[in-house]
Amino acid sequence: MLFQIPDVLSVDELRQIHEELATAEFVDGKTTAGWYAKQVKNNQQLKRNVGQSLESIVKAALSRHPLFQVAVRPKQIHSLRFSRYGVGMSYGTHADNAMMGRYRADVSFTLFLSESTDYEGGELVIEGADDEQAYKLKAGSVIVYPSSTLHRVNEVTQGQRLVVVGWTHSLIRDPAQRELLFDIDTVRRSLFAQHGKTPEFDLLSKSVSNLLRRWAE
Ligand SMILES: O=C(O)CCC(=O)C(=O)O
Ligand SMILES: [Fe+2]
Repeated sequence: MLFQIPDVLSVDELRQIHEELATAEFVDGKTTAGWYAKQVKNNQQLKRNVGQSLESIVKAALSRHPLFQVAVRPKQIHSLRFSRYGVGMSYGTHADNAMMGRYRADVSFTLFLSESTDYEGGELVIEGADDEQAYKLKAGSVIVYPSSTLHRVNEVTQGQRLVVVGWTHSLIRDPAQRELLFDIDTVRRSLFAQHGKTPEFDLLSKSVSNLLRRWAE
């Protein structure tokens, strides 16, 4: 499942992140790339352990969002990287590593920190079997996509692209099961909003709980 959440960060949170990143030390992004991704990764990343408080802001913002909760079912949001692309930088086609330390990467996200008008190029391109889609979101908005896709970041030709990328280990490993749960839960919530706690709502709630009991790991 691929989806966007506009304005997942508040204006204040975005400002705080920009303030801290303005003076922070960035290092070559190749240090955290897998052996083949190193060949195509040309960007900079915030030095490890520097951005703990910024990471907390991002994790909390995603965690509190109902769509992220229901669509992703996060067990752990992990491996956040504040990444910077100056002119000439890009990240060529790759799939994300399946494991990052002890966590699985099921679902990837890119949270855009720069305004899209602040740079040229720098689109996140998600490649399908016979087509591809380019994304360049406004600052504070996030795109969430399966970690299993091939994707790339086009070269920045002007300005600077700041993003935070990260991964989620989902309680539900299988994307098809995750989607079934999402659909049923969405209908359940909509029924509740329209008619309150009806017997139909109770049955759907029971199904969501029982499917989670079968599938969650
Ligand atoms: O910067 C982005 O939008 C994506 C970066 C990426 O694909 C990665 O870090 O694995
Ligand atoms: Fe990636």
